[in-house]
Amino acid sequence: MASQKSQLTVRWLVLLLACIMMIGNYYCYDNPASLHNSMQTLMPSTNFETYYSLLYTVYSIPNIVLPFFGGFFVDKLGAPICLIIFSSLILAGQIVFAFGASVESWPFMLMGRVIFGLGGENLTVAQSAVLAQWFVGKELALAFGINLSISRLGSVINNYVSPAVADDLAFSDFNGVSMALWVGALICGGSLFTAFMIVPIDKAATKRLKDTTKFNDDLTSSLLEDGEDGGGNNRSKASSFDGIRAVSAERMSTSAMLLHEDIDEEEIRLTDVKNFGVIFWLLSLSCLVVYGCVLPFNSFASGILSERNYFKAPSSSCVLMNPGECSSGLLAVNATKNPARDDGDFSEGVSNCPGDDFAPVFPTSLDSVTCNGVSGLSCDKSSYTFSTVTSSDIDCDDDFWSKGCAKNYCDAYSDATKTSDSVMSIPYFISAGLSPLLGFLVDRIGYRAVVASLAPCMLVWVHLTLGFESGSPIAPLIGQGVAYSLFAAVLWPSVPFSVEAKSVGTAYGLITAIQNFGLAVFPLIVSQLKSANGGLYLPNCEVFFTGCAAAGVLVGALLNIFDARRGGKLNSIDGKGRKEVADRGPPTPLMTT
Ligand SMILES: C[C@H](NC(=O)[C@@H](N)CCCCN)C(=O)O
Repeated sequence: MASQKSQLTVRWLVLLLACIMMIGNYYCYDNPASLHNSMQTLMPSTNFETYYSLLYTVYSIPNIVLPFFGGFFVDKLGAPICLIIFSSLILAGQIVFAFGASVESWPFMLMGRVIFGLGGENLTVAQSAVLAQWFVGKELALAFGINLSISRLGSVINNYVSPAVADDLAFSDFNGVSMALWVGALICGGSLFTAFMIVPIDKAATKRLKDTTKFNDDLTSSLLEDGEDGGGNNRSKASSFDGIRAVSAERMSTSAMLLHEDIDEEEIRLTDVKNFGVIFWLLSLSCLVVYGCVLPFNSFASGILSERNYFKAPSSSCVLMNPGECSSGLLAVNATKNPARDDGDFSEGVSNCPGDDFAPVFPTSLDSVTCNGVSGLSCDKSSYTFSTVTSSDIDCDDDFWSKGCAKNYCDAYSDATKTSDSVMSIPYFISAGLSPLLGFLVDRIGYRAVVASLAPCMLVWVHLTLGFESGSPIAPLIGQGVAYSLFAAVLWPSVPFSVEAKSVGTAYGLITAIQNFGLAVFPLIVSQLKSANGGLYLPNCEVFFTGCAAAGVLVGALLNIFDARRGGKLNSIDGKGRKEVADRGPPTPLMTT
């Protein structure tokens, strides 16, 4: 049945709907990354980075196990019904997450991310299984590419829309962050609606194909019975039968017959996993380490780019003329009278520090500074006293800081956040543009295993550059986008070539579960590395990402070796490989005479 769906024109509508359905998932998955700085301002805490990492970790922890069962249920219950269940979960999760942000509660926000995660990853599994049913052979990677492209548009739109909503759309009872998350919930509602549209289309196609198959079966068996009657009619009956066989064979494309047997009647068991071969396990390992330096990197990209390029720490020699007074704003004694200069040299002609792209210097201590009576200020507290001011004390949502005492710092922080958020979109922007083209090429030239080892090579360069050089981040981020797009273009369409057709859902579930092990653990490692390095991401976190990419190169090399030994399926154009073609011989006819 699966193979025959790939012959129906309506598959393109299914693809379009499946892609639109994923926008909500991708938009909301990356909400925390794009709202990182706004959340830090809304809910300042010394544990902020840990809570922030947990938003990704709790999404992934249940998914270390669940997609495996999700994939199994996809194989058992059918992918379309699973689309509705999982889309409902992402909507419910996003609602709880947005509610949590509205009441500024970490426990609710984390609970929302758990529920969202239960739906999000399983939805990816169900959707991959739908695509593998409707698209085969020379259209499979193209379908995955188009899908990833539109999904990633969701990530890119989120990077622009969410910070803008958070900045500009705060109402009295709804802070900006929660407004941005409620917009996400609206988009998830749209995804659920789209999932509901796919189900009847899939059902109608399944029924139509079942009817056609039954009609063909009835016709051929009645002709066979007639043919067995003997007598002079045999020759003409036989030629009618040949005709039917030819028409039927034409209906199933050659690649469909080779790659996708009808799986409806075959029993599917979780224990089928033990039959998954080395190629599947290498693909899974590659997915773990290579995605480990793509998705977690994106979660921290805003902070990494701020620290590296747009909000660099000023040198310790750069100090305020009056370190115990406000640096800029309505409460500064006189902004021009409290400049920052290197080494405390305030003589005429010494230039200001720290300069463009650096965080402005803020007061080192404050003694009972009050907003009382200053027009244009509505401060959170009546007076502010700090023996030592640290960056986490500066709450730019409070007028005291943003308008009164560290205006230059808050303005520069807001500008740096906007720049980091748009620059960090580069990889996903590239993925949105390149994925369909790469999918089309992979379907035509193969070399899946080769590409799966070249992409992490590029990632090694990207993360070494980000970790150890200080120039513009544009070139490495373009590299990250190209490498990620190449890798995704070959990884996901390779899965159906590594297992039997009946286990494709289970295989997608398992590889997603393994991927989520990395997505759960890696953000925690990154935040620990940051804490251990005095709150700085660089270079340690980038060393970690480089290590993941290097492991990807190694696994990629093994993938090529084992693929070559097993007939070169992954590197072949059609995913059949030398050995399988030889084994299977010509396409199996529907019946033998
Ligand atoms: C296609 C691939 N998908 C995944 O990696 C998912 N397991 C995670 C998607 C995150 C949004 N829910 C990709 O995005 O490259």
